[in-house]
Amino acid sequence: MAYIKIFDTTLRDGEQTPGVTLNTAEKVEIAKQLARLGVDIIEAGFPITSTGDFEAVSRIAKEVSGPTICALARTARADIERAAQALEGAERARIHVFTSGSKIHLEHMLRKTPEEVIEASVESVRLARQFTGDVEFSAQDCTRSELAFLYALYGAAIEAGATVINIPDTVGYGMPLEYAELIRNIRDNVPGAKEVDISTHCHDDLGLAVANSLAAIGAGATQVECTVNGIGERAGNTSLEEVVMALGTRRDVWGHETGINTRELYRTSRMVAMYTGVSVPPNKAVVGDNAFAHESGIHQDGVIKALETYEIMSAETVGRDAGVLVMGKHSGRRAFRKTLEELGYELDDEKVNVLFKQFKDLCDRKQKVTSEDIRALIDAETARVPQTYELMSVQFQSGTGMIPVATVRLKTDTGIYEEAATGDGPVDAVYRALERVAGLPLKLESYEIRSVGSGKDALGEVSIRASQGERLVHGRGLSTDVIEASAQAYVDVLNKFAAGIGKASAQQVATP
Ligand SMILES: CC(=O)SCCNC(=O)CCNC(=O)[C@H](O)C(C)(C)COP(=O)(O)OP(=O)(O)OC[C@H]1O[C@@H](n2cnc3c(N)ncnc32)[C@H](O)[C@@H]1OP(=O)(O)O
Ligand SMILES: CC(C)C(=O)C(=O)O
Ligand SMILES: [Mg+2]
Repeated sequence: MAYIKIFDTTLRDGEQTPGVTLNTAEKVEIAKQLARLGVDIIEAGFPITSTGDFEAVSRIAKEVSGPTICALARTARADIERAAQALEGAERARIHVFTSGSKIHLEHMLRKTPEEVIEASVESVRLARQFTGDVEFSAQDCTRSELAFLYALYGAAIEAGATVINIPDTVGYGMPLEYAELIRNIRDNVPGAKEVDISTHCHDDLGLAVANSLAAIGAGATQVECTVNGIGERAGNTSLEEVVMALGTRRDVWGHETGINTRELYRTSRMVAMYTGVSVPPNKAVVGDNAFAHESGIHQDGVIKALETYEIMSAETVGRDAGVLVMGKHSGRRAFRKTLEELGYELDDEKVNVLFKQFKDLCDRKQKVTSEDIRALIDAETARVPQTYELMSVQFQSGTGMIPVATVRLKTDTGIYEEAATGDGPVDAVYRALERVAGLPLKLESYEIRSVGSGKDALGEVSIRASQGERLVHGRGLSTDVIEASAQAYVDVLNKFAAGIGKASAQQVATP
């Protein structure tokens, strides 16, 4: 079993995410949270880049204790001296010197010969060692570099004093088996490589950053470079939470441990998302909203019976709530019943079945069904009277410059009846048509509509009071379609009159 060092580069490579700039205060807060999380090394920045970056590294070096604080530098004297200056006061300081390893980079970007690159690297590592005993050396683009050159370059860097050699897959080009082979080759063929830490630094251009990092660990790497939420240049870096949870959850496969307090993972993810403004996709492993949520009935039934049926790691271990049930069109009765219980309702099987059917119908019409919607369904159902009249359909036509016309269809014990009517507006037309079909003249005393929840697919709740002679009745309808909700409220009134429900209206009582 080996101890795998977690090298967090959220504040350096993570901040290279297009559009992201963190201020010093935010960086210090994130660094403190990374220390609580238990990372081994914080790459706090690239001090030569700007005064702001220098200040952030400098404050983190002085204010954050626990992890080693690292600063990045090119193979250039000014970069290394600036990095060393920024790291003054750190409990433990590391300078990370980088060059490039591939022909593409050497010819087009650095415009240096391989010999010049080796010479600059050796000089730089030696210079960095004058400031700290902890020097990391990287050659960008290792996965597109010639092995012989990498052996020579890394061998020279170790000889010059590098204590960690990092093998970046800068452009996310490597495949897991290939990258593992590269790590193994470097370990076996570079003089001194077995005496230093070998580090992985992967990018996610092909979605393989975590897989490649794990493959490298399998091949002997002892440090993983990663970022919270996997943010970083282009498609991002290896995601810290994913690689840590893969190592922890499948310790049977890897057999390694890290110093990460996984209970801080979720909080760290939220903080980084908030400060960077880069939101976490809902389906993101470990920290996404849906990572521990269950929507479909079979899964919900399973997790209610035993969480491990569909959860491979416990949500609490990453600082989240376990077994969140999301009620939607794929949910089943067991989860629905559990939700009703959590909302405080104890209903018999018959009521649950009726409500479950209404809930499913609602799911077909509404993107997200909330607890408020379920409460509204229950309220409507518990107040329901025997259904003498059943609203089968309501159709209407209205628009600028035309007279609204509605057609309604009602079912009773004796058959199905349809009527049409015009009105002052669509609701008036629907009510006139219902009055005709029911043959029961009603006086509408009041009409109110309110939205249950928010959003354009929110449920509309219509509440009316209607009288007939001395009797006054209250009716209620609920639907994503407000005209349908209005019709339901009217039919509710009809059913209450049919059931003999209703009280004398205030007006009538006042009459001598
Ligand atoms: C893979 C990575 O993530 S690498 C880190 C990327 N991060 C950043 O670039 C941080 C933000 N960068 C910056 O603020 C600027 O680019 C600075 C301050 C670093 C340099 O700025 P400038 O001096 O204006 O140079 P510019 O950015 O135009 O070009 C980069 C120069 O660095 C050189 N360079 C690139 N990598 C290295 C290296 N590892 N060692 C030495 N020189 C290097 C390039 O060849 C180029 O040199 P040239 O100007 O002589 O052609
Ligand atoms: C600076 C280096 C390590 C880097 O970020 C990369 O190669 O991707
Ligand atoms: Mg990188």
